[in-house]
Amino acid sequence: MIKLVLLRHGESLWNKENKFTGWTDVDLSEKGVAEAHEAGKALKDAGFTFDLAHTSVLKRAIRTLWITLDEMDLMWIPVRRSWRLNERHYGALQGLDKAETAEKYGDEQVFVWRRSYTTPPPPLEADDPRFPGHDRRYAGVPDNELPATECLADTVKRFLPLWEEEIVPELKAGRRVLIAAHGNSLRALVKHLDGISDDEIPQVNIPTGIPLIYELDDDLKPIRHYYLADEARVKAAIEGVKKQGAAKK
Ligand SMILES: O=C(O)[C@@H](CO)OP(=O)(O)O
Repeated sequence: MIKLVLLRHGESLWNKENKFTGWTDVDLSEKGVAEAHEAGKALKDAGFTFDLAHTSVLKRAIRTLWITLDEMDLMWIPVRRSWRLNERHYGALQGLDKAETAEKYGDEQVFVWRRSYTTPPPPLEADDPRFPGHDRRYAGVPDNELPATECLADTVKRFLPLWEEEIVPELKAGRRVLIAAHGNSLRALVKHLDGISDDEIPQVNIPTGIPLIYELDDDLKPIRHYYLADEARVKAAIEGVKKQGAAKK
């Protein structure tokens, strides 16, 4: 049986402040650092080990991976960073408060922007300094692939080449893989793995800092998946993510 471990980064400073983040490169909060330590310890205690890891080019995921690998005494394993695992680009919403945005545009509209599969948030203007084309780390990305906003379908599309060309062959060769990424880039992966429909994916939320274990057959079809934490904690954390997009009553 093949095991694949997915880990959303620990709480970031903008998760804490309830701001749309996307490709903004914010660091972990103190709680996020603690969550990453806890994730590493839980994986170690449960007997997991890894041959290699994948992450994004954003420091909240990279630092989560560092801390997790440090806890597991695995800082030496190969790590591949790719923009294809970045958070979904949140367009012009990046930096706005989620609850205030819901007060202004309504909970329903914010739900569409956060979770609809095919409707992207409003795009960044081409001359916006936050456009990824102005950032050296994206110099190798073809211009027509640099997003000014993304819906989840766009994130799936840009994630899949990394999955098909690198991660699938690694898993099939028996390598034990850890992927440290983001709420929505992991939703893209989970949608693909579990064959979740476009209508159902809006209901899926992934909490910060809790390892999500997938057991796969030889064709990489999921046998089962579970979070490495007690059920009550997972449930509360998922509810917390859902509520972030609601206006304060
Ligand atoms: O702001 C973001 O980039 C993401 C993840 O933190 O938020 P949401 O869960 O609202 O899609």
